[in-house]
Amino acid sequence: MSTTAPRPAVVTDFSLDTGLSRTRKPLQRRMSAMAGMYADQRAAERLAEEDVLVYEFFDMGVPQSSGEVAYGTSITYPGKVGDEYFMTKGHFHSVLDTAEIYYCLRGRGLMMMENPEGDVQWQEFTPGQGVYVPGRYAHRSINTSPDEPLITFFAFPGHAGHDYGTIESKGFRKIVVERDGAPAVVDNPKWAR
Ligand SMILES: O=P(O)(O)OC[C@H]1OC(O)[C@H](O)[C@@H](O)[C@@H]1O
Ligand SMILES: [Fe+2]
Repeated sequence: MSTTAPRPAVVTDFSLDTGLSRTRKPLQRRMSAMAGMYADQRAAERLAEEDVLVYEFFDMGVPQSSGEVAYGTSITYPGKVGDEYFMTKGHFHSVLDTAEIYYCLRGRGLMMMENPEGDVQWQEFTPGQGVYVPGRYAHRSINTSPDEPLITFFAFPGHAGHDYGTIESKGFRKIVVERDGAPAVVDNPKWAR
């Protein structure tokens, strides 16, 4: 992929208000594609019937090689499944030891992280705040605002890849739910060892 031929710089636009682009189309994930990931299965199935949009994000088509940087915005919409906040599926990177940086542009939420050894961490997202997800940590964005989208800008090594298998079958160890009107991190009742 390495070449000495001139390469054009790429210019993109992402709205600070919506996270969307005027020139590119995002990928969308609806409840029907992830209903099984929420603790309250029946509430998830009801929302899946309406096929509610949970989040969108950009794949800018950057070559999947180690010298490249994959990037884009990710927009997680406000909402709850039962008392569990809307979230992304979450994933490990296929090349496990690759990191990712997220910078919060709008909204409020959490980045949930855990490594295969079971270390769990979470960090708050608030506009202007960046979260560096270390290599080996699965990561999931969670929107804890009642009414605003959570918009982040992310960047990770082009060759990192996505590994959903472990998260789809086991889930994260912790989930984020509303308790007495505020977000609380609790054990995932569905987490399987
Ligand atoms: O891949 P998901 O867990 O569904 O999340 C959706 C997307 O969110 C991000 O912001 C990541 O950087 C993307 O690489 C990811 O694909
Ligand atoms: Fe990632």
